[in-house]
Amino acid sequence: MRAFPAPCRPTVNRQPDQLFAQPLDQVPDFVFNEDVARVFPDMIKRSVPGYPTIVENIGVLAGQFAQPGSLLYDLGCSLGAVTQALRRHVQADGCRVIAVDNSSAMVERCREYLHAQDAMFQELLPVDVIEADILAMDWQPASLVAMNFTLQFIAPENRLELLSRIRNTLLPGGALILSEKLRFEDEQQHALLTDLHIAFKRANGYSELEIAQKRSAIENVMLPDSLEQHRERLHTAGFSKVVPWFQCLNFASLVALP
Ligand SMILES: C[S@@+](CC[C@H](N)C(=O)[O-])C[C@H]1O[C@@H](n2cnc3c(N)ncnc32)[C@H](O)[C@@H]1O
Ligand SMILES: O=C(O)C(=O)C[C@]1(C(=O)O)C=C[C@@H](O)C=C1
Repeated sequence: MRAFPAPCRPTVNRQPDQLFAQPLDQVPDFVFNEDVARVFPDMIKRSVPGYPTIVENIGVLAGQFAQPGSLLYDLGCSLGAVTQALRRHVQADGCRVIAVDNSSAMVERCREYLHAQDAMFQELLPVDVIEADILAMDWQPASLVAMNFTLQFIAPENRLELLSRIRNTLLPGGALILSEKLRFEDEQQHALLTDLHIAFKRANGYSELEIAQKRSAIENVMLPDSLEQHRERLHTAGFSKVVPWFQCLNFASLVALP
């Protein structure tokens, strides 16, 4: 792997996630603030089984759907991991990535990571990193929309309208790639995959305290749906075909075609 030339090293350091390591009197609701942004690469890799595979392959899949001269959206881009994968894999001429997040801490660091990528490689797709609420955006026609673990943080009552807007913004032949933590309608299956996910976190060095405090932090702000709910809602939003392309434990990614 090529090293960063010294002047281009991003000022963001790869810090370990210890946000929930000490006992908290009251666990506050999870927010994507500066503390989370600082440790996010470590946190998401140790929390989401298959995350690096999903991110890289979103780039590969996008390469099949991206159309010359079109826009590609990365919604809830955080630090821009998906945007970077789009820039590694999409070859179509004249594409532009619009990366959107409503956390100023994420957006600021995302810009730094993308500048570092710009400094390492030539002829990367241009990117606009926009600080905005994806529920209140003006949409332009796009050939690819990626939402990697973002819909689960949108209030359930707003999810259908957001997906309908995405459907209407997609060009014929385009696609939505949607990754989410899943809930399971079968109680036993839900309990098993939840336990296995906890084992995954333990194996990645999280203590029982960290696992329990993170669970209370996210339980009111991250509300996963089942695969059946996703399918039904995507069809209601006007998607004609919904194809799961990846699942590891209780985390999955789907391709939805307009
Ligand atoms: C789990 S992270 C996404 C991870 C990222 N896509 C990746 O692959 O690394 C969810 C992101 O969605 C953003 N987000 C949540 N609600 C949002 C909204 N209404 N508008 C824009 N961004 C939102 C959060 O700030 C956070 O950065
Ligand atoms: O489900 C969990 O326990 C998680 O930590 C998952 C999850 C996610 O899916 O986005 C939650 C918050 C952080 O963004 C990183 C990972």
